Amino acid sequence: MVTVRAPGKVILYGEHAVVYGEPALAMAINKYVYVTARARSDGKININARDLRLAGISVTISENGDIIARTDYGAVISALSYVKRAVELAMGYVDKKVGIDLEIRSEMPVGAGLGTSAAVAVATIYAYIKELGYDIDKRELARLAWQVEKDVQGSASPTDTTMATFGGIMFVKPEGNNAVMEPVRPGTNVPLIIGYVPRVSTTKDLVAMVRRKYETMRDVIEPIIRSIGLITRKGREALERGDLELMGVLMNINHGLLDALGVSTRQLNEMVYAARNAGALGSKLTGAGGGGCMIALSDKVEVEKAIELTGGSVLKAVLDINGVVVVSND
Ligand SMILES: Nc1ncnc2c1ncn2[C@@H]1O[C@H](COP(=O)(O)OP(=O)(O)O)[C@@H](O)[C@H]1O
Ligand SMILES: C[C@@](O)(CCOP(=O)(O)O)CC(=O)O
Ligand SMILES: [Mg+2]
Repeated sequence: MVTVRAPGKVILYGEHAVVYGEPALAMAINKYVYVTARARSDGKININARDLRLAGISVTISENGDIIARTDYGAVISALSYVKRAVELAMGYVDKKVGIDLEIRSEMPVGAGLGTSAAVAVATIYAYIKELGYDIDKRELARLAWQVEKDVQGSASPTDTTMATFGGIMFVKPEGNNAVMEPVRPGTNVPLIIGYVPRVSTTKDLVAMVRRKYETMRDVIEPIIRSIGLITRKGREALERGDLELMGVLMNINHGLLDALGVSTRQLNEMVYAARNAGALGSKLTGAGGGGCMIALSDKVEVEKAIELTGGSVLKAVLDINGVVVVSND
């Protein structure tokens, strides 16, 4: 039995634009998805995804090897699609279809912009491969997990899967089917407060919504996306110099552009403005938006209180430097 964990992340700059080839700057956080894998002799895949609160799921492998997740009503559960695709790709990697019990647990709110889908993909693939006694290079693991996100989301950047695999602070830029992944050495500690409100839409839907705007109004949307890319590059320089003030200003502009793309919400904007008014150097939504999480560049308790006063919850997290790791193997 193997248990692995993979971290979530916050995107400091560049979400959505990174789906269009611009870079993103992201930081892995010390909040984890844990996956425990135990090989089975009967070839069945049994998934216990506690955080999804779905009872009575039966998962079987069909004759052509597809994994089918069904409820008592017979419907395929889309919520399990990341796990399902991750298991398929892990089976492809080891070139064997061995049944498995998987138990998945998240320390983060699911579907809130902290990258649980990527952490689930990375941790599931890694746990499966390790349980069967194989190993995998981290670059290959990140590539397979990115494939999971692309297959489930329709289009996806390599940002979240890179962070869940490697940890740290990274500058990530998709180039076709490859990802440029550059570790960034910060010139200072980055004080972050995370605010959270529940989100209804999925990343898949939000990415598709931006895609529709891009396709119908390319001349309007394209400059916003390029501008976010520029902000990300400047944000990286500011971080390397330790210039927190400039980082904050750039976060604020980045948030305005994300709002312009239509991915912010009233509740997110309230948290973002409350944080700034309480003294944060900058604040923005993080992840796909539509609710979910925001970040404030601050370590002030006043900022935490201000976020809570708008109705948001505060999540405390610091940098994770390890990425995916095996927690126990016996
Ligand atoms: N603990 C979990 N168990 C199973 N699937 C999960 C778990 N956490 C996340 N997922 C999958 O990831 C999806 C959320 O991903 P997404 O909408 O990209 O948001 P985020 O990645 O920001 O959390 C869930 O709907 C589910 O399919
Ligand atoms: C919107 C996007 O840039 C980030 C999505 O992050 P999350 O799934 O909301 O944690 C999509 C992507 O990079 O694939
Ligand atoms: Mg996701």
